Amino acid sequence: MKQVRGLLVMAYGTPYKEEDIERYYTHIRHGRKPAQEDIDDLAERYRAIGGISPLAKMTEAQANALCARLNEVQDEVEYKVFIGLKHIEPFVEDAVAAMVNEGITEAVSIVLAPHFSTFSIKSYNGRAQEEADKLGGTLKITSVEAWYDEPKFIEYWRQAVDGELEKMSAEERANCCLIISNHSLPEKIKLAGDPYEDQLIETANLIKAAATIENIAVGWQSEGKTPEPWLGPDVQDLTRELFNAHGYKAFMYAPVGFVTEHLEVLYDNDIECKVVCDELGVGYYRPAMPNTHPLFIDAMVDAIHKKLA
Ligand SMILES: CC1=C(CCC(=O)O)c2cc3nc(cc4[nH]c(cc5[nH]c(cc1n2)c(C)c5CCC(=O)O)c(CCC(=O)O)c4C)C(CCC(=O)O)=C3C
Ligand SMILES: [Fe+2]
Repeated sequence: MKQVRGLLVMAYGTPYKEEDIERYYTHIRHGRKPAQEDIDDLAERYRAIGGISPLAKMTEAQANALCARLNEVQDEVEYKVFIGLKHIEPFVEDAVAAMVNEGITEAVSIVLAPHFSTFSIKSYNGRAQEEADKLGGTLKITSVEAWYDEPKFIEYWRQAVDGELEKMSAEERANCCLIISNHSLPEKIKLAGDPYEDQLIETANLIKAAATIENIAVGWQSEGKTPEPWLGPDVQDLTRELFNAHGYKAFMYAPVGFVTEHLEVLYDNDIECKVVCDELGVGYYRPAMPNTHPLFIDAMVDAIHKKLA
């Protein structure tokens, strides 16, 4: 019988129903209950995208697709998938405990976020490792770190951007700008040498080298509500600045730090950025997110194989 290797797929997590919003938001805030006003505001944003986020179902679909593909392309081990979430059950720790309980002794972990930051990939992998140690150290986890530069990931976005260009009028196509973005983080991450910002810029450069679109800008979105400075420019401000400077007729948004159509994309891009484009009288375009696209799943397979090689 083939040895079982755990596949720990980690993601942010989302409320499963409206009543989960408060505890989920409280967890994001490290246990500090948010002001009622902020809870209501978040609930309103989920309502605006149709009630709840597609993220939970898509995380499961991505994890299952990745596991199926890993079992298809190799014959040495049998991968078994476990989902571990950052801010709602099943938590990262629950997934690690489930693997240990099943007697699994080796696992590989990957985060459904392509760019490394102490706030994201490092914290997911750290939590998994810590739980494995706490449970006796019988489970060895090999963790994929950043995978933003995987060729198939870049190829996914090249195709997605090219496909979106075809939807534009000739005038828009000749005067459009692609805004490549990621979730903003507090600027202080840079003091500790975090590669997060550079990795987004590199992603943009890789897409630029592959794509036919010429005007490409890098921005940040979805920043938190704290007084400290966050990485900028914000994509909405950037849209206005670029319009004022160049008179573009259309903007295309590629939030490449995300991999699913979830709240940050459906609200922060498709509602908030679109409002700005409508106000400026220019076209708004946003390619489909990777979801379970074969190129995207294969990019993660490649990242896992490189890590284990
Ligand atoms: C780096 C990063 C990623 C990308 C990497 C990764 O995926 O790990 C990410 C993704 C996501 N963030 C998400 C949701 C939220 N993030 C919040 C707040 C925050 N995120 C932060 C960071 C990140 N977040 C930070 C530093 C805060 C401020 C915390 C504070 O207040 O100190 C809040 C609170 C309200 C608000 O600020 O909007 C919500 C609701 C969803 C789920 C969407 C859905 O449900 O569809 C997803 C995929
Ligand atoms: Fe977030």
